[in-house]
Amino acid sequence: MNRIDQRFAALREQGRTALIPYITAGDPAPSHTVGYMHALVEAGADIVELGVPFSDPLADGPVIQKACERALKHDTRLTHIFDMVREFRRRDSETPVVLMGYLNPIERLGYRQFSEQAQAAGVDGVLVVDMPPEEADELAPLFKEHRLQSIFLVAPTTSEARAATICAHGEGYLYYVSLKGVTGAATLDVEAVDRQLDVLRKSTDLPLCVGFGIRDGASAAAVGRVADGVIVGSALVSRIAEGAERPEAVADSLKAVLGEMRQALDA
Ligand SMILES: O=P(O)(O)OC[C@@H](O)[C@@H](O)c1c[nH]c2ccccc12
Repeated sequence: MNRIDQRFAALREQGRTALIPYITAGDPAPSHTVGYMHALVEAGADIVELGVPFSDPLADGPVIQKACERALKHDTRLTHIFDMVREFRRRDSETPVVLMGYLNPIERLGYRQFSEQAQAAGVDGVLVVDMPPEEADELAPLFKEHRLQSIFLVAPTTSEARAATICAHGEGYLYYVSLKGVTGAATLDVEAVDRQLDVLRKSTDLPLCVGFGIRDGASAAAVGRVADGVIVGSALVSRIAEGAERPEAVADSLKAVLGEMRQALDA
């Protein structure tokens, strides 16, 4: 079994909700990323989503846009990101790592190269924001061949028929976007999310994880009551932004934010 399925099987057995933090690789500089990943795991992360910085991140709000800018200033590319995952794996062979990003950098590296290097580095899953399953004919078989799970997004605007198609192609977990808009938004309607998840459960047994707008223990716990996992990005990335002058202090700040969510979820 791969690391992602293994992790969800263990969580299900324990009756716990997955906590999935997102950070952008190379933010504020490449040398900090692996330390932040370990800090997130220490604070209770079940899976780490590592963002591949991109110059035109259309689904992202200002917080993650700026994170991409900081990372790209240091020329953080996929080859460096694979080095980071490889370094992370020296101390952590269990926590699943999902690369998350846009198609363009993968295209530039080449689909096969990307798949080979991601597998060799110890990546477990890939979420390509701008590649729905209907357009994954070329990439999906390469991901399969290299044991990379394809994780897909479902949004509130996704029709029931399309959601069923996405569920049929998805692996690992399904990422349900809690709201219409970009990452880092402030409004979260848990009842609406609950209703949508009920619909999705009719077409899939995949764990349903929810992201967008989760910022603290209270919002994590509220979503955690209806979902199999919660995903948090901007609330962490804004801590990295605040600490850009003193990146050494950021790890503790990340631990505090994520630790509060872990406690709230497990309470
Ligand atoms: O930032 P938020 O609101 O906590 O949402 C998680 C999100 O940042 C992360 O999963 C993510 C980062 N970039 C994305 C692009 C599309 C979908 C999701 C993402």
